[in-house]
Amino acid sequence: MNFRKYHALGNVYLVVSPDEFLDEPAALTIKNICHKHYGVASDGLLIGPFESSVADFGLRIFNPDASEAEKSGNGLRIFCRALWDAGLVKDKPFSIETKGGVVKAQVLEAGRRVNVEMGKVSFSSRDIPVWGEPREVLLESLNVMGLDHIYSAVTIGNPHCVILTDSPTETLAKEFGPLIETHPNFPNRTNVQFMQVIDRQHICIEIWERGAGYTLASGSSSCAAAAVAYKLGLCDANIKVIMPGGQIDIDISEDFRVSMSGGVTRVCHGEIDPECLSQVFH
Ligand SMILES: N[C@@H](CCC[C@H](N)C(=O)O)C(=O)O
Repeated sequence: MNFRKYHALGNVYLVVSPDEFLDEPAALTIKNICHKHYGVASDGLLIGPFESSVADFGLRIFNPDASEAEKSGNGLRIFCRALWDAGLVKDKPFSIETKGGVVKAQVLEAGRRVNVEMGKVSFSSRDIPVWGEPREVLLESLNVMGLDHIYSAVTIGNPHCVILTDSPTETLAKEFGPLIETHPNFPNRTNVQFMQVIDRQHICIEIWERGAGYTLASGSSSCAAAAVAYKLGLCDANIKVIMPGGQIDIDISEDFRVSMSGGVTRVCHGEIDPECLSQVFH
C-alpha cells in the first residue's frame, strides 16, 4: 500500500488513494497503519480523492482507533497539499466533500500554507450532539472526577467541547480529555479543548482528540475554540490559535462561518508492507 505522510503543525496524517482498498477499509488495517509503534505512526488516515457529485474531490477521514471523522481541519489542509503535490490542483480555489459537509480550499505559498473555508459552526445541542433539551450549549457545567469544568459545545461538522481555563496544560488534556471524550453527555463522543483567552486576538489551547488522543495541533479544534471565544464576546473575529505544535489563523464571519489558514509540511512517502497491515496483536 502506497502512502504519503505529512504533518500540519505536528498533527500527522497519511494520505492513501482509494485505489489501495478493494473494499471498505477494515478497522484492523486502519489501526495498524496509524499505530505509533507497529505502523507508520500518524494521528489519522486520509483516503482520497474520491469522485464527488457535489464537489471537485471527495475525502474520507479516519482516526487511529478506526472511527470515521466527519471533518478535520489539519487533515483537510494536508489533503489539499497532497492534491497540489500530485498536480491535481493549482493556485485557484476548489471544493472538497467530507462527511461533515463541503468545504472550499485554496493552496498558498507553493503548497506550504493552505486556507480552508471550514463551514458554519453551530452551538445547538441537537446538531453537535449533546444530551438534554434543545439549547445552545454555552457555559454549562460538567462534573468530571469531582471537578466542575465550564464548557461550551460546538460543531463544525465534527463535535467539540471547549473548556475555559487559566492554564491549559498537556497534563490537563491527558487527564480529563479521555473522560470528557466519552462522557455520556456526548452521544457521538467529542473532541476536547482546554482554552485560555490571552487577549482579544489570541487564544491558547491544549487538545484531546476523539479517536486519536493528545495531539500537538488540530484545525477543527482551532475553529471550534475560536468560535466559542467569539460567541462569548471574549475575542474579536480574527483570532490566532496557539497550540504546542504551532499557530493557526481563524477568521469568523458575522453568521459564524469559519475560515482557517495554517502550514503543512511534507514528510515522506513509501509503501506499507502487507505484513504490517494484517498484524493482530493489539
Ligand atoms: N486533527 C483533526 C481532527 C480529526 C478528527 C477528530 N479526531 C474527530 O474525531 O472529530 C483536525 O485537525 O481538525
